[in-house]
Amino acid sequence: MTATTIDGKAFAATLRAQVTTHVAVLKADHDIVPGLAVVLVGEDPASEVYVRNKAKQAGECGIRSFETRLDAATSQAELLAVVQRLNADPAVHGILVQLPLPAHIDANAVLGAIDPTKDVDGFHISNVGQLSVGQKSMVPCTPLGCLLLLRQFHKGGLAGSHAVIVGRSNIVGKPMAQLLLREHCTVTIAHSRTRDLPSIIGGADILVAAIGRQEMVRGDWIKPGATVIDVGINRVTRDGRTRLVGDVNFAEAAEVAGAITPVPGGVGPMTIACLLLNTVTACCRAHHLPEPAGLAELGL
Ligand SMILES: Nc1nc(=O)c2c([nH]1)NC[C@@H]1CN(c3ccc(C(=O)N[C@@H](CCC(=O)O)C(=O)O)cc3)C=[N+]21
Repeated sequence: MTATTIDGKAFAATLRAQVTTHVAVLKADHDIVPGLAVVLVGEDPASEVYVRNKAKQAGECGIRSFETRLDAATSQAELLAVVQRLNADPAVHGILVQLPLPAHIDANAVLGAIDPTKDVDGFHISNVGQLSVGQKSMVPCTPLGCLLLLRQFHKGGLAGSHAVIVGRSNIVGKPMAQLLLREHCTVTIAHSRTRDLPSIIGGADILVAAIGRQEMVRGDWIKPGATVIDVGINRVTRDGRTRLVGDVNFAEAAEVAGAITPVPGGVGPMTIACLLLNTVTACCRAHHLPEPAGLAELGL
């Protein structure tokens, strides 16, 4: 058996095209331009790449982007002041503070200071709570992207499927579990202390791997025909060249799975497309205008 490769890059481009259309209507009918503010503290080379990609793709969709770069020694009070300025700025509809933050800053205090209606990462405690009880909220971009891929590419429907999520982070694992529960999956969350991970994974119709360890999931752990979503982005050096690999051994898994996302070109581009979708959604909600398809379709 050879799996279908899920083309996240192409699906993300389709999503961005829908966002672009919605942005054009906002401009033409209401003279409104959605704005996304990204705040970067310190100089992490990987973060630089993401921030640049976000700004570029925002621009291509007609979203205005605002960048605030602060040096690594910035105090928590200074960062909070920046967040408060962006909260008050009517041209800013979405605020993203790039994580991780330097160790001297309390990330929860910063995320908690973001206006929840502008919290396009969905990390504010009020959005986390709303998602957990099934109320309209901002949904974290990576799990949202994974769900949109699953709704499109998982054969046979999500309801009743056994989804195994490996990883329990607030950014991916936990919100992913909430979203899949809403889709009527049977959800198992596994993690680094899980006993006999291969046998748990072996029961999965849907596997979401968000572990952060390169190629840890082996092909013979996977149930034949399963849909595999690989959230991992690990930079490795092989034969003197650096490249990206996921948390799943792709070559092995592709022999067993029904469908699988590649790295790169799978979940990553969907994360950015969902960030843009969330920004336009936040803008529409702020102006009491119809939202783009996306969260609404999920009842969120
Ligand atoms: N507040 C916050 N929100 C985030 O969403 C957030 C963050 N902080 N900190 C860093 C991580 C990482 N992240 C990625 C997004 C897209 C790709 C992506 O598009 N990856 C491409 C490859 C890019 C490359 O070649 O390096 C792909 O997988 O095809 C990767 C990583 C968002 N993050």
